[in-house]
Amino acid sequence: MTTTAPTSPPTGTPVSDADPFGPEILEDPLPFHAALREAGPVVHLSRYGVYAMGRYEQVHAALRDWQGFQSGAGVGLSNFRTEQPWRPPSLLLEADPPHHDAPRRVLSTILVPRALRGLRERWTAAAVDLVDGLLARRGDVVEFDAVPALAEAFPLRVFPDAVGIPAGGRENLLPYGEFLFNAFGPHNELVAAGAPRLPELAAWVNAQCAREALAPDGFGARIWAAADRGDITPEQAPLIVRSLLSAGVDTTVHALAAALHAFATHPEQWRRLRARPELARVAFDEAVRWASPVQTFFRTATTDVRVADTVIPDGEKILMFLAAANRDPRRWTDPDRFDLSRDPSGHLGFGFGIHQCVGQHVARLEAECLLTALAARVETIEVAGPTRRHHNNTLRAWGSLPMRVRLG
Ligand code: HEM
Ligand SMILES: O=C(O)c1ccc(-n2ccnc2)cc1
Repeated sequence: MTTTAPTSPPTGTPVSDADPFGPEILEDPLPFHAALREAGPVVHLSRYGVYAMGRYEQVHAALRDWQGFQSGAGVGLSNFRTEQPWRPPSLLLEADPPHHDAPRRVLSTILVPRALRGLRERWTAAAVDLVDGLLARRGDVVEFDAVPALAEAFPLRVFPDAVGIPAGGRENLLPYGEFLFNAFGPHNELVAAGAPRLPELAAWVNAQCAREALAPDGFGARIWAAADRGDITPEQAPLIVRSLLSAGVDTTVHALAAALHAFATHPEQWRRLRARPELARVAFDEAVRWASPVQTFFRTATTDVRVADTVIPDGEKILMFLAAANRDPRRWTDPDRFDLSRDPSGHLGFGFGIHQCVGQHVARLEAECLLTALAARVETIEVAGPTRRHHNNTLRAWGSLPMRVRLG
């Protein structure tokens, strides 16, 4: 009996020949994710010469096994063993223990939920102010594009202040992150499009990481205080501030947009949130599972490592599809349903293991504040026109989300 290799409809390309960073799959990755899961525990993608995983079991195991699957050779397609990184590597994301340990400990302490307690009141007020400003004096039915009006506006209103960077130049944050997340993929046209502005963006970001640029009470100052205590070195401090500026905006912007789109296309779930606003946090995690704003990350094999029937040779790149794992029917009941009654814990949208997102509590607090402020004012939320995707090699993003809300 001849078995035909699973293909990624509609193009009909065999999974092993697909381009997961091409416009077709970036526009709608779900058919490719399904075909990848069906093709087996590990699939060699010939276009990039990497080993891809789409099932929850293998992605979870690779994230957990930091010794066998290292981050220190880069978490993008580029292999730092043979290629120059485009910037000095991250001391967290692109580092393995023991070098990873102290920077991680410093950021964990600064970003742990109890350390964010002091921000809840300020961020709640900022969310209410943003929502009120958007809805005021515009009648009972209001239309707007949720991407600029809410998903971008809210993180940019609260996060740079929390880090403590100066007011000027903050418009550089989104394009810098856009380039960064594209640069984890192949050097395709998305990377090429961002390259011309990179020198100025990188120079601005680096300048914000200097001790003297940072307000005395923000995350940045606390990183420098850790250097003063000797928990990290003064050379490491600016790079750890850079991590916050690299990671902290584009991720939450696109995660909030994903959550708003989820609610606008599932009115019954919006009604549940209105009835029980305390569901905001679990709703955000369900949106992160369902949409996976961070779609993929790479690892590099540190030995010849066996995964199911495949031996991945030392030095080879492994592409983990977090988004495919988050909708794996082997792990989730009715995985394609956005459902607030589900327990989304264990989703891989924030990763897993020693590199699991250290900013997840910041993201959750932002989402809780914004969704709660909206749920208090908005009775119904729906898509009001053609939506447009924004393509990025790593991020699942909306370019435009025309929204109609009815106040109540
Ligand atoms: C919803 C928004 C976010 C998502 C979906 C997300 C996702 C992720 C994922 C999947 C990882 C694991 C990377 C890996 O295993 O290689 C990660 C790590 C990380 N995230 Fe996030 N992230 C988000 C927001 C943030 C924010 C707001 C910050 C900073 C305030 C942040 C800072 C970091 C850092 C520093 C790491 C590296 C941790 C380490 O390597 O030890 N992230 N994130
Ligand atoms: O250290 C860095 O530059 C850096 C660290 C983390 C991320 N990231 C990815 C998803 N959440 C955060 C991006 C960049």
